[in-house]
Amino acid sequence: MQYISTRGQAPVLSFGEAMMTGLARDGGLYVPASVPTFTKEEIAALAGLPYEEIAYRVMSPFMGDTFAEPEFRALIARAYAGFGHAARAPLVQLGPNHFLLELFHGPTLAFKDFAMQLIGQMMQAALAKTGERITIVGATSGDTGSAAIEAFKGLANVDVFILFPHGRVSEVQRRQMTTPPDSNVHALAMDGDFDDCQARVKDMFNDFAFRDGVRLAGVNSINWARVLAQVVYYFSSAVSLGAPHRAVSFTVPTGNFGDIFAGYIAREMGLPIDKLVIATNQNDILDRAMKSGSYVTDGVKPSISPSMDIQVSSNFERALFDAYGRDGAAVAALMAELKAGGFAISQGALEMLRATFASGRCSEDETRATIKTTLAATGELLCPHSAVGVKVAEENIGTAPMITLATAHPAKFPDAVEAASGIRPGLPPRMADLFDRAERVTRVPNDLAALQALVRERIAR
Ligand SMILES: Cc1ncc(COP(=O)(O)O)c(C=O)c1O
Ligand SMILES: N[C@@H](CCOP(=O)(O)O)C(=O)O
Repeated sequence: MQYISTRGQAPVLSFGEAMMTGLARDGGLYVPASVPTFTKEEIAALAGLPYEEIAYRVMSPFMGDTFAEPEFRALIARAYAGFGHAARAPLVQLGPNHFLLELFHGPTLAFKDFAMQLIGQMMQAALAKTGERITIVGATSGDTGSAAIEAFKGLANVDVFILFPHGRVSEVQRRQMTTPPDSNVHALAMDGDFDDCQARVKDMFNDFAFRDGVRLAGVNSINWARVLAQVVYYFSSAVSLGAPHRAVSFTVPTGNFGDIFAGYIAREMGLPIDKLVIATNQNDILDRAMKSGSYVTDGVKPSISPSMDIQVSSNFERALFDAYGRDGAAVAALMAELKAGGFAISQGALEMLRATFASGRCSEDETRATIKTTLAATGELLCPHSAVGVKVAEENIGTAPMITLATAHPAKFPDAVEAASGIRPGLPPRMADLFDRAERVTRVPNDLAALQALVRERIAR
C-alpha cells in the first residue's frame, strides 16, 4: 500500500512513513494510492465482532507490512482498553429511524480518542524500533489537543506542543490540556483563532530546516493514520444496523472534515452508505460551498460548539483531490487561491461532491433548542456539537437508518449544555478534581518565528 500527496509533488510513502511524516513535503495531505475494497461477505462477517477485531480487519489492508499481525493486534488492544464502555462506540436509538453513535467514552471524552489512543500506540512502537526522538506540534480547537496530550504525556522520546486559540475553548477542554504535570507536555494559548493555529502548524511543516531540525511530527488529521482509525466506527455501527444487507446514512458534525472523510473512505471501501451529511454550525463554509460552489472564508465566529469553529477545513483538500480526478496540480492551484481568501469549485468537481455529500447548517438557537428537545424526547443529553449533528440529521432522514455521530461528552461544555437544558452535566469521577488541579500554560503570539524559537528552546532543555 502506497501513499501519495494531494498536491502530486511529494515522495510516495508507505503507511508507516506517512504516519511519521504528517504533512507531505509539497504542503499536501497523504492519501492511499488506491482504496482497498471489501466484499459484501467480508462486511457481513464483521457483524457481532468486538470493536477491536473490526478495527484490525478494517485497518490492516491499508498498512502494508508496518506491523506484524500480533503486534498490531496488541497495539489495538492497548489503545481501547481504557475506554469506559464495553462496546467502545455504542449506538443508542433517538427515534424510529435515527440512531446516535456515542463516540465519547474514551479517556478525554471526545471522538478524537479513537484515533489518538491508537496512533499513540503505533508511534511509540515505531519509535522504539528506530530509537528516534520526535517533536509533535498540533493545533486544536479543544479536543484534538487534550486527546493528543493524553496519548503522549510522560513519554521520554516525544515532546508534545499544542496550540489552542486563547479564550476560545471550553474551560474543561483548556484544563484537560493545561493540568497534566508531565514535562514533555507544552500547552500554548495563542492569540487568534483555530485557523491561525492550524496555519502556523502547517508553516512549521513547510519550513524544512525547522521540520527536519526538530524532527517534527503531526497528530492532527493531516496525518492519514488519524483518518484511518476513524473509518472503523462507520463499519462497526453500520453492520450493527444491518449493513451490508441494507444501506445506512450518517450525519457528521464537521469542522476540519477529517471525521466525515473517514466516512467517505468507508463508502469507497464498499460500505453501503446512502447519505453522508456534513453538519456545520454557524461557521458554515462547507455548507455554503456545497450549495454555491464557492469556498470562501469569512472569518471564524465563536460559537457554543467551539471545536467546530473552523473555516479552513483541512481535509476538504482530500475530497477535492478525488473530485478533481486526482489532479495534484489542480489541487495545489486551489490551495494557493485559498490563501488569498477562497476559490470556485469547478462544475464537474461540484457535481461529484454533491453526489457524495449532503450538507446542512445549524444556528446557535437551533443548537440550544435541539439539546432541549432531544433531552425531553429521548433522555439523551447532547453536547452542542452532537446537537448540530442531530438537527441537520433530522432534516435528512430518509428510508435508510440515519446514524448521527455524537462527537463529545456534554460534560466538556457544561455552561452551554446547562443554559440549553437546565441540567449541568458532571465529569466522570476520575476527572472530578479537574478544577482543583494546577494549570501550566504559555501565552504565545501568532508569530511563526516566536513559536519556532519556543519549540527549539523547550526541546533543548
Ligand atoms: C466535538 C467535536 N465535534 C466535531 C468536530 C469536527 O470534526 P472534524 O474536524 O473531523 O470535522 C470536532 C473537531 O474536530 C470536535 O472536537
Ligand atoms: N476540532 C478539532 C480541530 C482539529 O482537528 P483535527 O481533527 O485536524 O485534529 C479539535 O478539537 O482540536
